[in-house]
Amino acid sequence: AVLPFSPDQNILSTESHEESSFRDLQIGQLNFLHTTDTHGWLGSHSNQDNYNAKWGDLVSFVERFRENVVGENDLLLIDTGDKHDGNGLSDATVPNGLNSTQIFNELDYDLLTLGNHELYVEDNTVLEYYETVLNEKFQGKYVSSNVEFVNDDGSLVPFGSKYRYFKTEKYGLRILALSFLFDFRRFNKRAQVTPVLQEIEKKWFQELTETYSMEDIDVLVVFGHMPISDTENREINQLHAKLRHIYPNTVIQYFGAHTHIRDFVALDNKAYALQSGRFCETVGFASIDDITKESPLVSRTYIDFNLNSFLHHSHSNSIKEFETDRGTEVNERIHELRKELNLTTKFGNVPSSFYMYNKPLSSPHNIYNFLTKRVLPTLKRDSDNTADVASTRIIMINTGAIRYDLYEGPFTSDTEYTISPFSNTWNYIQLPMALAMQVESYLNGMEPIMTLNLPGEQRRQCPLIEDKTLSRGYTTSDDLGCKGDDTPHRSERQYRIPNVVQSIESTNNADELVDFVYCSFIQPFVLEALNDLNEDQNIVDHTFDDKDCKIYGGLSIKDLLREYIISLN
Ligand SMILES: Nc1ccn([C@@H]2O[C@H](COP(=O)(O)O)[C@@H](O)[C@H]2O)c(=O)n1
Ligand SMILES: [Zn+2]
Ligand SMILES: [Zn+2]
Repeated sequence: AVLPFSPDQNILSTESHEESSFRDLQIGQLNFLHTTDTHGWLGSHSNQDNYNAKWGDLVSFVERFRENVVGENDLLLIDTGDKHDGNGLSDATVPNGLNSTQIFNELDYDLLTLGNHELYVEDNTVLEYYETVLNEKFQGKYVSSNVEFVNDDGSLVPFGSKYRYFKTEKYGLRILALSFLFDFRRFNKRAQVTPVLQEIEKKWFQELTETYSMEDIDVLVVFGHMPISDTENREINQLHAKLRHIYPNTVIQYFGAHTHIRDFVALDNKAYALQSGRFCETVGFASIDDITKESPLVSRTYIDFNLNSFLHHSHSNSIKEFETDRGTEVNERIHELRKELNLTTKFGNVPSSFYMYNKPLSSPHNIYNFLTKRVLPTLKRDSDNTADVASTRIIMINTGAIRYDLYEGPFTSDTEYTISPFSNTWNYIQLPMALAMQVESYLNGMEPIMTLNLPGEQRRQCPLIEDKTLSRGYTTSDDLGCKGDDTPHRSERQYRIPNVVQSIESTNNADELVDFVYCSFIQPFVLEALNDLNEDQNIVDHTFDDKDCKIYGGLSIKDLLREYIISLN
């Protein structure tokens, strides 16, 4: 056994850092910095000081960290995808990601891959393939073991390398890297995703594991757009069981993504997994020491994405000492791009803050409450589409369509993209009231598929930190305990949100028919709900399919929000 796992004891850190404002990183032989689910947030969070660093600052951080801290040890820089949908820097261009991709690619990743957001829309997939997969600097380093790109002529090619086998620079550690996307089904026609368990049954994988046996590998790195805590589908656990069977005694380090949480999981006593949050709020750090010995040691730290943290962990004494030419140049490009895309154009003022998780759904300061009560009812259907209007209307959205809190203060073009970046349309079906009224509770009884996890999801109970001298922020609990965040914070109060929320407007309660309007992303789930409910209750003699769904028209969520805010001022 590599290390007898017991929370907060096997990390290399002593726990004596509480008095300093930072918990220090524990450098090992092999160190990792991990980003994930950046979703275009390359220009910092203007509303939150905790996350005030820009992508150029991360470029500087990596350079300084390598020079001043890593020294004779090894460092690998890893990203696990989802680079679009969430911020104006990526989403205000056509195609989405046109300029932000080049800025993102300034970081010299050793291993990178794609997320589901690189696969929803054809343009994004094509851009990702040509700009990043085929980018000379990432040759061999862009890995995707279970996704293929569909060429113009219809032929399939791997979306990057199937694997990477290499030796680290300093210790010459032999690394085999694989990368898997979770079982994502909504990919566009320029891509093909094979579920991980099917992929590893293929010949190439059998041959690979014969070529690189346990004796040829010091560390197996499995990084991908896949949650590391997955109680519903257990994909990572199934993958791990297979890999452990092939490599019974190899150190395995996983890097996960997609659920937007800070997380560290001990899969067994020689296999660990790190997941590093979302939206450039976190740089994940992990280290492994004494790798070739019988008992390697592991550590993890979630670094807040801000300048104080970056300076501290890179042992820089001042901004002047910290900033590198390349980092400064990247920040200038971000500044220019923000101007070019008019992201600071102000449309109005948000009167008070509205939160996704920090206020309960019943609170007027909850963003879903605000949207369903105030904003969604302003939706107008296209004017050439007014026949057969029922006098009751339900408008339903998936809570995952909303990506970020709405803060009091200026409402800019960028704010729109941070709240709801998607260009989903509004569709509708006319339904009997008895059926329409049941869809919400049906969908909310399903697993959390159309929502986003709480960013600070508490899997293991850690004490709530209520010290008022600390700033609000992440107080993460993971398999190594409660001290993974680099900065001790005061806990945020968090409330669960359902899969979907809806507004109901009625002009005539006796009406038997309802215009059931919903955003197009949830159409398959709505159809499933209707057919399942109807099968049980036989309300109508009909099986619902896409042909029943009509275009309702009207402004997107982000445009409705903008119009609403303008109307307040
Ligand atoms: N057109 C879309 C695409 C996605 N969503 C929401 O995003 C969720 C996935 O986001 P991740 O960052 O976790 O990959 C998805 O479950 C939807 O809730 C959307 O609303 N519209
Ligand atoms: Zn994501
Ligand atoms: Zn994702």
